[in-house]
Amino acid sequence: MSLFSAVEMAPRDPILGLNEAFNADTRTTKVNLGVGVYYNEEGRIPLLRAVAEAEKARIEAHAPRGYLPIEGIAAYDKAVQELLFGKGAALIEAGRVITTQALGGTGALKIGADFLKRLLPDATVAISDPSWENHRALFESAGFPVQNYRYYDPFSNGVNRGGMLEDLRNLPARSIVVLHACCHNPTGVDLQPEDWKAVLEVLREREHVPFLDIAYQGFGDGIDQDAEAVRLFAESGLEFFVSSSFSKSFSLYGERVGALSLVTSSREESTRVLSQLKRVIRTNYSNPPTHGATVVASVLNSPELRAMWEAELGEMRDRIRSMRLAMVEQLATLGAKRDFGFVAEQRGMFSYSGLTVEQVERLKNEFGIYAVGTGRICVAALNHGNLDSVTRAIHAVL
Ligand SMILES: Cc1ncc(COP(=O)(O)O)c(C=O)c1O
Repeated sequence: MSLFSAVEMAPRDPILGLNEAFNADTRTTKVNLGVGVYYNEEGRIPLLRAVAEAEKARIEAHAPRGYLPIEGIAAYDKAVQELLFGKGAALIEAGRVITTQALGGTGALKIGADFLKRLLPDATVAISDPSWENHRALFESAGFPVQNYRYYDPFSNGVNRGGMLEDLRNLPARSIVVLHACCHNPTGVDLQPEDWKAVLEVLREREHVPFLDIAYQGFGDGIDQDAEAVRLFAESGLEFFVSSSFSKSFSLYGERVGALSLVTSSREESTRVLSQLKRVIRTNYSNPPTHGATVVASVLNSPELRAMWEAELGEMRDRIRSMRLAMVEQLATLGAKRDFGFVAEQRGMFSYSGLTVEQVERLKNEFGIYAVGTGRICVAALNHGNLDSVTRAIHAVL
């Protein structure tokens, strides 16, 4: 018997599988609204000017791509902390934050999950219902049981605040609670500051461990505004985890640039925690790659490049917002009933359309429009060239 004869076919990744089907589709009118990627008005993944400038400078300086410390580049870590917590934040000054470069936001979640498994081997992990598909898979593969807490309310197209708080209260004490800090994926529906305060109270009461995931900072209302939840947590005095990503905000998907930040109780605790995190990293991939993080650090630490990046990020945010508004308006003009999930208030790259699996299937088969089976639509893939055909197709299947 061959070693692999009993290996079963793994289920297709819902999003990567969709991409394969999209690529194989020969219709010229096809549109991919499935993948979570920002496309510009020309339908291309942009190369940000700030990134191009930083890469050029790096090549001209013949900067080596040699060996670096396991946890990454100090200038990068500092820049990440300032984006998350604000420049000069008290907990940065107090040495309560440690940041390690990670392989994208996914890598940050994975290092965090592996470290948590050593700290709290018997804990339960709770994720929002619904959530980014990989949250469940990541924490399960780190060995945790994963539950959902109520989050999205399809009737109000908002957050089920009461249900969420009740579910968080009912989790076993010291559970790990994964929270989308902004631009919730897939719904585009976020908590308001007063909701975050109520959530914080429950987390404190139940001694849960918050794990904030922020993969779209800057795509909601702005860089600082989108970090509001992270900063509320920072003020609360709690210990918590943050995974962050530059894949979208720097359009650097392939470079895998992200970070894991941990807030501890003291500088002394931070030193011990960092030493353990380095072990987790060392036994996974030894050291992180250097190019993408160096580029990000150069941009964030140069006033000119930073201003350029902020302007470009603002343009991406505004473009998505205007496409979402245009879609909402066009659907209303077509006479679509307002009992589905596109609303102007959604933030970030996604809308939770409320389309059923059958409707999503029809969109694909009849119109060559690809969306995730759950109804998640990537609004950032819309442009003036495809908006009309997409809204007409959605209206047709509704
Ligand atoms: C909520 C959320 N967290 C994390 C990630 C992972 O980001 P990265 O592509 O940097 O691994 C994503 C990407 O889709 C996401 O949507």
